[in-house]
Amino acid sequence: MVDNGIKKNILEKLDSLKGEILDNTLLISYEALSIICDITGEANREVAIFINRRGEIIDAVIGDYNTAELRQYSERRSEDSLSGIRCIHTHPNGYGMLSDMDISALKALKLDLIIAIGVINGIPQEAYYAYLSKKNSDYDTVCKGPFTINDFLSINAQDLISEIEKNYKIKRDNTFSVANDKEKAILVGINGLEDLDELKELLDTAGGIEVGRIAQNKHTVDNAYLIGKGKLKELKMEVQKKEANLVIFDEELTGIQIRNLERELDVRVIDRTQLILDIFAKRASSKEGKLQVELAQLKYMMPRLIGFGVQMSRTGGGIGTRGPGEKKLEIDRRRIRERVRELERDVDEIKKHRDLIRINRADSTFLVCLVGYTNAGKSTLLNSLSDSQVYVEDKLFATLDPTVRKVSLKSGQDVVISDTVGFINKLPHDLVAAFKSTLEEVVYANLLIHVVDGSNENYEEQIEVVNNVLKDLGADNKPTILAINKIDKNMSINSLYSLELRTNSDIIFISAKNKINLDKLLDRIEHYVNLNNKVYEMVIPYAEGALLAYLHDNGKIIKKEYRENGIYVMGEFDSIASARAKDYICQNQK
Ligand SMILES: Nc1nc2c(ncn2[C@@H]2O[C@H](COP(=O)(O)OP(=O)(O)OP(=O)(O)O)[C@@H](O)[C@H]2O)c(=O)[nH]1
Ligand SMILES: [Mg+2]
Repeated sequence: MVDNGIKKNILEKLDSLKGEILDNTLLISYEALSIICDITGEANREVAIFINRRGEIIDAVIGDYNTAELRQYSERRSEDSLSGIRCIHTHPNGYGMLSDMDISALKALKLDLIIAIGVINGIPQEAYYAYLSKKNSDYDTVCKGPFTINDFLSINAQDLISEIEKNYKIKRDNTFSVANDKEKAILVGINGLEDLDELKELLDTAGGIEVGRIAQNKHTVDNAYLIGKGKLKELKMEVQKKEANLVIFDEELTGIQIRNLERELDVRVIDRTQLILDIFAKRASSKEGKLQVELAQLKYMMPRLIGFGVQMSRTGGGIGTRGPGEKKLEIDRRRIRERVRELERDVDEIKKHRDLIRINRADSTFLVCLVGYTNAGKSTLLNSLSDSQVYVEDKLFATLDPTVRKVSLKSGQDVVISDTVGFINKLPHDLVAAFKSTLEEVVYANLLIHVVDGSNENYEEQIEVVNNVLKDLGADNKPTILAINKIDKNMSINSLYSLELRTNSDIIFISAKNKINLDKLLDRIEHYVNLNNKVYEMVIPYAEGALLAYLHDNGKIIKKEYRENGIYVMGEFDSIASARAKDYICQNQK
C-alpha cells in the first residue's frame, strides 16, 4: 500500500517495524505504539500493524486497509479456527470506536482481535478492541472499550487471546437450538393429557415453559395437520390466549404438517423428536457427541426440508420463512447430504480410535455398564461408587457422553464402570442409531446394572423401554442386576417386591444418593466377576514380574512357590486373567 503522497521518511519508519518481535505479553509494545501514533499524526492517515501470536509484526501499512489484500496474512491453522493474528490500527479522528469496516475485517480475516487507537496530534487518546465469539453457526462480535492508554497497555495479551480462543471453540458447534430459553409452549398430544407429562419434563429440560396442553383422540387424525379441524381451531385460540410462541407435538410430524401448522397458527411448531434433539444439542459436550447430534439433526431434517424454512436458514441457507423454492431446496439437500457424509466420516474416525482404546482395555478389566431410563440415577450411582464427580442433574439426559470410572472391589480386584446416556420412550430412531456407538459400551459389557427410579410411578413402563433398547442393541442376554433406586423416597415397596417375583431377575434395592445398600451391590458385582473363575496352576517365569503383579490384583492366589524354572502359582482367576497367563498354565489344565 505505497502511497505517493506520503513522505519517504514516514514509509521508512513504518517499514522498520516489519519483522520486529515484540514483548508478547502486551497487545502492543510502547515503542511500536508510539511509532504508529507518530506516523498517524504526521500523515493524518490510519496506520495498521498485524501481529502474530509469537509477537512478530508481520506487516505494517498506512491508509485504509483492504480486506482482500489482508487475506494473505492469515496464518489460519484450519477453516474453523482463528487466524492467530491481531490487527492494531489508529483512527486519526481521535476516537477509538470501531467502525463497521473494522468489524467486517475482523470477521473476514477471523482475526484474534481488532484494536483501534484514537490519535490526536500523534498522541494516543483511547483504545477499543473487538473479537469474535462463535455461537451456533453465527459469529457474535464482542466489543470492549473505551480503555485509557495505560489500562490498555496493562492488558495481558496472552491471557486475553487464550480466553478468546476458548470462547471461540466452546461455542463452535453446528447444532442449532429449537426451543429457546423461556419460550412459552403449548403441548399437543393424541393420547390424552396425562400422557404429556414426559413432554413437559423434556420442555423443562430444554428451558421452555408450558402454558397449556391440548389432547386429541387418535381416530380423528388428519393428514394435513395431524389434528382435526376443530382441534386446530381450539389450538389456535389457545395459542392466542396464552400468548404462546411455540407449539410442541408429542408425535412426529412430517415437513408438510409442520409447514401447514405454522401457517395456520403463526408460531413455530416442533415435534417431540426435535425437542429431544434440541436437548441433546445443548447437552453434548464431547466432540463425538456434538457430531452425533448434528448428524441426527440433519438426518431428521432431510425429508422435512419443505417445512423447515425458518430453521434451515440458521445453517446458512438464508431461506425465507415461506419455504424454499425447488432449486434452493435441491441445493440445500445436496449440501446436507455432503455434510452428512463428512460427519459420518468423522464419527467413524473417532469410533476407530475408541475401538482401539477398548481393545487395549478389553483383555484386562471386567466392564460393568450402568443403563436405565433418563433421570433414574445412573450418574449419581457412579459417583457414589467411585467417589467421583460425574455431572448429575434432575433433568433429562444429564449424561450424553459415556463416562468411565475404575472401582475397586473388596477382594482388591478392579472393575471398570461405565455410565451411559439415559433411555427414553419414543427415542428418535436416528438418535438411537447415532448414539449406538456411545452405547456400544453396553454391548461389550460383562455385566449390566439396570438402574430404575423406583419412585417414578411409570417405573414398569420405563423398564420396558430400557429392555427394548437393550434388545435393539443386541444386549438383552447379558447378565443384569436390576437396581431399584431412590428407596429413600416414598415408593410402594410392595409392588416393587412383586416385581422381583414376576420378573425373576436379580434385584437389589438401593439409594444411590444416600448410599444405601451400595456395599451389597458391590458384593453382587463381585459375584459376577467371580462367576467364571476357575482354579488354575501355572509357572510364571521370573522375567514376567508384571504378569505376576497383575494376577495378584485380579484374582485370588491360593499358593505360591519359588521354583527353579519360575514361580509356581495356584489361584482362582477369571477367563480374562487366565487368558493373559495362558502360556504358563500347566498343561493338564488348558
Ligand atoms: N431421592 C433420591 N434421589 C436420587 C437418588 N439417586 C439419584 N437421585 C436424583 O435423581 C436425579 C437424576 O440423577 P442422575 O444421576 O443425573 O440420573 P441419570 O440416570 O444419570 O440421568 P441421565 O443422565 O439424564 O440419564 C438427580 O436429581 C439425583 O440427585 C436417590 O437414591 N434418592
Ligand atoms: Mg446421567
